[in-house]
Amino acid sequence: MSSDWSPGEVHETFTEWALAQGVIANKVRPARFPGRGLGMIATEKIEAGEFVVKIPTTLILTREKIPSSFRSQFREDTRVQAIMAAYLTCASAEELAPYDLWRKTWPTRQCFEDSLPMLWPRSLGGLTWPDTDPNDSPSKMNYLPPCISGTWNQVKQGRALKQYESDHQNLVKQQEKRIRTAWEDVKAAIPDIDWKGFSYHWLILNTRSFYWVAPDQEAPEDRNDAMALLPFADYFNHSDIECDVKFDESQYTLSATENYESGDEVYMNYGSHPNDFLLTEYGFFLDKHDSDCIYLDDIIFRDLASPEKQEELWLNQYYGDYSVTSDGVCYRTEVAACLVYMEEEQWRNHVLEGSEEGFDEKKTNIIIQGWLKAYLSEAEVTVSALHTAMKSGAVPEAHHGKAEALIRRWAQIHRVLEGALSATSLSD
Ligand SMILES: C[S@@+](CC[C@H](N)C(=O)[O-])C[C@H]1O[C@@H](n2cnc3c(N)ncnc32)[C@H](O)[C@@H]1O
Repeated sequence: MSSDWSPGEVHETFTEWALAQGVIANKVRPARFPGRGLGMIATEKIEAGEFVVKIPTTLILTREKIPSSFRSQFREDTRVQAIMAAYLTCASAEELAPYDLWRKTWPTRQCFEDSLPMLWPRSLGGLTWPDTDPNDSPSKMNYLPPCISGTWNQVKQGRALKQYESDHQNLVKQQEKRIRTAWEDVKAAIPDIDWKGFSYHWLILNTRSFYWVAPDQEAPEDRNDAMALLPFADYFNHSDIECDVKFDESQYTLSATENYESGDEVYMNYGSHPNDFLLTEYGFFLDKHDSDCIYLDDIIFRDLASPEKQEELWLNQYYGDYSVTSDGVCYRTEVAACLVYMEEEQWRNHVLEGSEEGFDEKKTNIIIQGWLKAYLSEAEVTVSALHTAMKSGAVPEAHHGKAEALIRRWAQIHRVLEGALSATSLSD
């Protein structure tokens, strides 16, 4: 391994310890990758299907490993992530000693402050936390992509009259709700718990945990409660590839789904997520992401504001989640565009029975293009404001890296919209 890739002494010592404890690393070792922190490097050729890491169950950190005297302090509905984060924050040095070498390999809180929008300065769209500097005031502009912030600069946001769940919109508010609820729950049990320590461990769990259900238990209703930390396996970075992870009562097995040459980075898949989600939850986004998408809900509900139209969408299960990729808009978006100009009955017949009465492809495409152009103009205005804020010092030098990341993300959004616009042709 060239010295550039060397993970450093802390990681080498931990790796030795992990292997001595029964972790099996098949042709992979931790290594440093520019821009991605630590990751796993192939030390030999690996074929798709070969296992790369096995972790004995005895080594993984689950809720069940936490002493019941600690767990019993919390209300019954307290989330697993909150209890585990509280334990890692409050347990004694003696209790945490078995995890010491492992914990030293984790990123610092500063890494999270640099990469996760929720911890960014308020001027860049960060939220207000117990330790936020009171002099840090929010900017008039919203620089975060709308799927992350749920707000817009140029677009007058439409109002959804129904409540619906969307996994990939309003991301920072959903994340805020999860961590604030966790914080309230742990404070109810441990009033003097430290925010910085707790939020750090909550984020460690958020960015490094794996799906896990104990052999004698049923899968919980919410899959977020089926979480465990896996030493060594948490070195894998994410890529948009197939995923092959399995567990049983004795071990957790991670296998390669691609062929790798010696020196390649070996990846796992954290789930099929658009880039705005990866940025919000994990603090990075992919340069190349074939299934990246953005959403038009806020723009579409502006044009479908009436209760009657929204009721039609709701009853026919076309309410919200209007996605756009660089290949074009989804079918739900096309259907929503038809409802802008079609009478409700005609629309219903069109959607349910394929009737062409009242349907006009050209009109549909003009409406969709209008929505895409509104988003494009949002991207242009925001990027220009970001450049101005960097030049004027409104975004201080120390945060230019974050602003530049946002400019790169907005450029991707721009490309998605341009692609979708050319896919939505206006033939005569
Ligand atoms: C499970 S950890 C992976 C190990 C981590 N890179 C480290 O240095 O400890 C997940 C974190 O790794 C980083 N990461 C994962 N995949 C990445 C990628 N494709 N590009 C950049 N960073 C990535 C993000 O900071 C993410 O929150």
